[in-house]
Amino acid sequence: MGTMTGSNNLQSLKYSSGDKPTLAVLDQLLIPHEKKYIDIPDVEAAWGVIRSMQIRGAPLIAIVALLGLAVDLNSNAKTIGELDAIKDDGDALMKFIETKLDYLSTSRPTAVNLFNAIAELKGVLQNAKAKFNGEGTIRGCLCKAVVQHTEFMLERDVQDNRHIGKFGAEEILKGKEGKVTIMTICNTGSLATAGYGTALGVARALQEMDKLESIIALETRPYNQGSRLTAFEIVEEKMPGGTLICDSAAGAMMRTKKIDAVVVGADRCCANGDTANKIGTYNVSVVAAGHGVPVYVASPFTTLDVSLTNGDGITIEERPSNELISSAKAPPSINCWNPAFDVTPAKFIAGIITEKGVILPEADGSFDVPAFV
Ligand SMILES: CSC[C@H]1O[C@H](OP(=O)(O)O)[C@H](O)[C@@H]1O
Repeated sequence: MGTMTGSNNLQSLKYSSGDKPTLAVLDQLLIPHEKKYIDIPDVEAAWGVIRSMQIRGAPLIAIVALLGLAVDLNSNAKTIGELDAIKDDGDALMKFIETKLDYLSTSRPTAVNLFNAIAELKGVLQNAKAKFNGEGTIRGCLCKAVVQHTEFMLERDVQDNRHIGKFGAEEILKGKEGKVTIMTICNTGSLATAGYGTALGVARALQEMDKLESIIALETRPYNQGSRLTAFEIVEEKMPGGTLICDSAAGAMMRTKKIDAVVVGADRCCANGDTANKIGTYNVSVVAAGHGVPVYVASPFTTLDVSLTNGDGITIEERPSNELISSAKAPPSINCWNPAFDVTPAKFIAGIITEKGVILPEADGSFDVPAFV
C-alpha cells in the first residue's frame, strides 16, 4: 500500500504503509505560518506530539497514537530488538504491546476517542491471538493486526466524517429555504481528524451543496484553535463568508445577525448527552439558548462514552499556566486556572450528529446515547 493521508488538501498526517510503515504529522503549533511535518518513529514521539498539542483534536489524537504504535512495532530498530528478545511468547508480546498502549493513554485525559481506540485495539489483538493458527509467528500475527486495524481506523474516520457532514447538513436545512450561517468553536476540520472534519465537516457538506452562506469561527482562547487552525482551513478551502470573531463577540453576533445553528465538535458525549468540548463551548451554548439558536454536537461514535451517566464524571484536562499567560500576555507570576474543556449540559444541545444519523433529545431534554462498540 502507498501513502495514506486525509481527504482534503490539508493533511494532518502523512502515513506510508507496507512492511516498514512510516508516519509524519503536521506541526499544528506552526500553522498558519509554516507547514512542517514531524517524523514519528515510536510511541514516545507520538505521546510527545499529543501532549504538546503539536497535533490535537479528539479523533486525530487516537489515530496518531495508534499509527505511532504501528510504526514503533514494525519499523523502529530499538523496539524490533526488544521484540526479538521476547522470542515468540504470545502472552509476553501482548503485555509488551499493551504496556505501550497504556503509556499512550496517559498523553491527554479528556477526549474519549483515545481510550475507545485503545480498548478496541486490545480486543482486536486478543482475538487475533486466540485465532492464531500456527502459520508464521505470533509476533508477526500481532504486529500485522496492529497495522491492519489502525489503517482501518484511519479510513473509517474519513468515511464517518463524510456521513456526519451529510446528516448534519440535512438536519440544519430542515424547514429552511436558502443558505444558512453556521457558528463554530475550536478546530474540528481536516486538522483535527484524518480528513474532512466533524463540525467543520458539516459546514463543508453545506458548502458542497451550495447551501453555506457563511461560517463564523470563534477564535477559541487561550489556544486559539479557531483563529490559527479553523480560520486557516476556511481560507485554504475557500469556504464562503468565512469570518473570524473573538469569543466574547458570539452573543453580539447572535443578537444582531442571523445565525442558523452553532455546530461544535466533542471530546466526550455521556449517556445523557452531556458533552465535553473545547473551553468556551458552554458559554456559547448558554448564549445560543438565549437567542433561540440551536446547538448541534458533531460526534462520531468513537467520541461516545456511555460508561458515564452524565458530565460530572468527565476528567477535564487543565493545561499549564504558561500557555494561558503567554497567550493572554499576562504577568508571568499571576495565578491561573486553565481548563482545556468544559461540559455543556444536554439541555442546551439540539442534537448529536453521528455517522449513523442525528440523535435527538427526549422530552426532558436528555439523550439516550448509544454505546461505541
Ligand atoms: C473533531 S473534535 C476536535 C475537538 O478537539 C478539541 O480539543 P483540542 O484542540 O484541545 O484537542 C476540541 O475540544 C474539539 O472539539
